[in-house]
Amino acid sequence: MRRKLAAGNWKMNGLGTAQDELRAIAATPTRQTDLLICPPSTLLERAAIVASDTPLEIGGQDCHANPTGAHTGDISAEMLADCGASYVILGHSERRTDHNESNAQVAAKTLAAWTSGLTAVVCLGESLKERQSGQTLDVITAQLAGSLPDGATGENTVVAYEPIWAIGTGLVPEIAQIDEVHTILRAELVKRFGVMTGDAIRLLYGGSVKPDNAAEIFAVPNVDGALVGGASLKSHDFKAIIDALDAS
Ligand SMILES: O=C[C@H](O)COP(=O)(O)O
Repeated sequence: MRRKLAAGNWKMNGLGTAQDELRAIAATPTRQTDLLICPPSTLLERAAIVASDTPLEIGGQDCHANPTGAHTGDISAEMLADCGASYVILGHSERRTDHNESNAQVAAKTLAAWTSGLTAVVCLGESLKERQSGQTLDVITAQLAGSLPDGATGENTVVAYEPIWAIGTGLVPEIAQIDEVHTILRAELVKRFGVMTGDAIRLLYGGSVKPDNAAEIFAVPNVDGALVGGASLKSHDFKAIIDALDAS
């Protein structure tokens, strides 16, 4: 039985009220749901202090594929772990677009994350053009195959499906479209890693998840949680999403 995961990606936000919001999120009672917030790297250490002795886990938003070296501006998986992170988001579409990250680079970063004991939240999703031209399933299966190295398990890997056109737009795919993609992702994971492992890897949906659409999305059988952007910045909204997930 897979545990649920409510993951918040704060992106390049969080100055000011971060610690109060984190305290409120960390205090949310849950039955079957793990809680994760990925703040900007400058807030990681403070976030980890707030989260210590609570069920809240902290994660990074990216890492370099190498453990150390001359990589100005980058952060290694080992450094994230040293700050108290236990997860890292990899291959988010904003990284793939803003930094030209390829599937192969995401796979290399995923290996680095595993080596440092982090769970990788590997993101994939189609553009609006790809959706409209009927390429969604080809795109997401290619991203999954290329971004996940051999050795993925239910403990070291989470996969997040985030249609690019749904991120920050208020647009959400039809429930049948989410169901179709998550069913294919599950089948691909089982095919590649076997039934035990393929069934153990959690699949998140991300893209304009809000308190008012969360319950409907979480009713989809292979949706094990959400990767939430905007609505994770306000503990009131994120708690409502956590509640919907915990009740699903
Ligand atoms: O990583 C989170 C996603 O990009 C979703 O962002 P959003 O909830 O603001 O649409």
